[in-house]
Amino acid sequence: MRDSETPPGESNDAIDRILRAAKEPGATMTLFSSGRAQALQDGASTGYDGESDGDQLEREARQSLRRVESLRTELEDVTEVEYRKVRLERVVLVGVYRRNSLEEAENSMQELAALAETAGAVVLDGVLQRRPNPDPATYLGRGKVAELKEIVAALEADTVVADTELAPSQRRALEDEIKVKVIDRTAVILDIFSQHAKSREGKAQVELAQMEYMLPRLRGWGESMSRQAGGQVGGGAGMGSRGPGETKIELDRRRIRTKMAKLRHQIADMKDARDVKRATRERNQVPAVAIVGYTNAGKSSLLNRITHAGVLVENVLFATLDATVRKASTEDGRPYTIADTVGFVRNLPHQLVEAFRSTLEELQAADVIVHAVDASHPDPAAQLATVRDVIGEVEAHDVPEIVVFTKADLVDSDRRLELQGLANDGIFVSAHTGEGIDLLLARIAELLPTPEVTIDVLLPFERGDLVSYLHERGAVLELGHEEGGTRLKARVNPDQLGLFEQFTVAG
Ligand SMILES: Nc1nc2c(ncn2[C@@H]2O[C@H](COP(=O)(O)OP(=O)(O)OP(=O)(O)O)[C@@H](O)[C@H]2O)c(=O)[nH]1
Ligand SMILES: [Mg+2]
Repeated sequence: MRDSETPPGESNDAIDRILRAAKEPGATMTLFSSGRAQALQDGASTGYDGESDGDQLEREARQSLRRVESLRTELEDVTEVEYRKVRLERVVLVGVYRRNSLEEAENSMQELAALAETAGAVVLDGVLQRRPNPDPATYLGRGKVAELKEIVAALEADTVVADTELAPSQRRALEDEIKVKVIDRTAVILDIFSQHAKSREGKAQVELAQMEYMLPRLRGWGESMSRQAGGQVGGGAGMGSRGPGETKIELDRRRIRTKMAKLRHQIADMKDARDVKRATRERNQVPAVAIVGYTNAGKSSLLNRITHAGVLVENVLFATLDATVRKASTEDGRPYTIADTVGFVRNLPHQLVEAFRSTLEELQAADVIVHAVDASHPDPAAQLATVRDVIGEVEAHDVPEIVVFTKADLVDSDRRLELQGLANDGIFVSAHTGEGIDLLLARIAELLPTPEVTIDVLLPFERGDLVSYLHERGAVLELGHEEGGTRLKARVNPDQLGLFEQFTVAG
């Protein structure tokens, strides 16, 4: 039995870890966490028969796994990784692509590499197999699984990350063959989110998403954990060196469901509080701008440039998970709010779309969406499409959108022409050089609702409150001090007129 070969380690009960993470402030669930990989076992016993691949693929495509170039993590990254206090797994990435979609698959792998690094892993290599469809049993074809096993052994990798969401059975079958931990894209994204979530609501949402992801995989986790921990699962007497029994799994399931129900309650309460806040904002008629875009597109940098907000900017994915709202105002003095939002990514795990729906619901209430697209990204069209999908999903497609191509300082004029093809009224901006920022602000001002009525009032000095009201919610055009008080010309919404009627200067 494999159990006897595995060195005993700390208890690896994933369920306990997650449930514990909920209580320990700052603690995060680590899907990556369980120590070094077990010893690799003899390669001869995998039963690989070179002809059993079965699919009608072209010969060369069948013969080799494709390497994705330039995926290796440089050693300098180690300090960054240590600083972030995360795991140092050595990972190999794997993906499957169809005919004519190699480029897309490679971009997706590059992104997976960035995700894995953000989560704290060191990427050793990436391999792609061409197949019409992933193998339902093992994701890669059986023959390729054996090759992957050799690559993993040669590189001394301890984790394989698949660029997909693996079915629980696929993950288990792969682990059985390759003998190292196998995780998928969804798990990596969930892990990053759990590391980066700061607010109570954000944390609760991520935790809920993690549990939802775990629930159907419980048996699989239990089994591989029992193997890795040398049968210490559960830590309880009587469980011995066997895997967790049905009872243990049932118990775990129940504990997770209970915890999930509790989290849903908490989240609902927090959402109520947020709705109240938003309703107040709406009542005050302060228009709202939301910056959305792909992760790492430069949203926070843009917000900082516009409002000096001091939001964390980092060259990692999902640096921002909690919306930051700041005040700004148009040239002609109309105030508005501007919010940074969580970034998007292709194949955002559905558990997270659901979890973050409430956060993204803010978009519906926005008056203008500033859609940031990284001009220097290899595939801006896919970014644009992914983000628009999500905008559609939260039913915010009616909100006027301004496309901005960010990081304009990094691109040449050819590239600009290309990008213009994607959105011909897109604005090129650079948070670094300041290019295009004024243009963007002018466009925002154009799209924001303008208070419609101009008033000319003389407000007695004791009505300082009305003066501030106009500054905050109207657009002050002229202001002067006269004997009887403060003379103001301002634009307001028609329904604010009543407040000022008695002070109107006959004209
Ligand atoms: N050259 C250049 N780099 C930029 C510019 N704007 C942002 N960046 C860089 O792009 C990276 C990501 O910037 P952020 O502002 O954190 O991006 P974000 O969209 O908020 O990212 P997440 O919150 O992780 O989704 C950082 O390394 C920035 O320094 C720019 O105008 N020019
Ligand atoms: Mg950000």
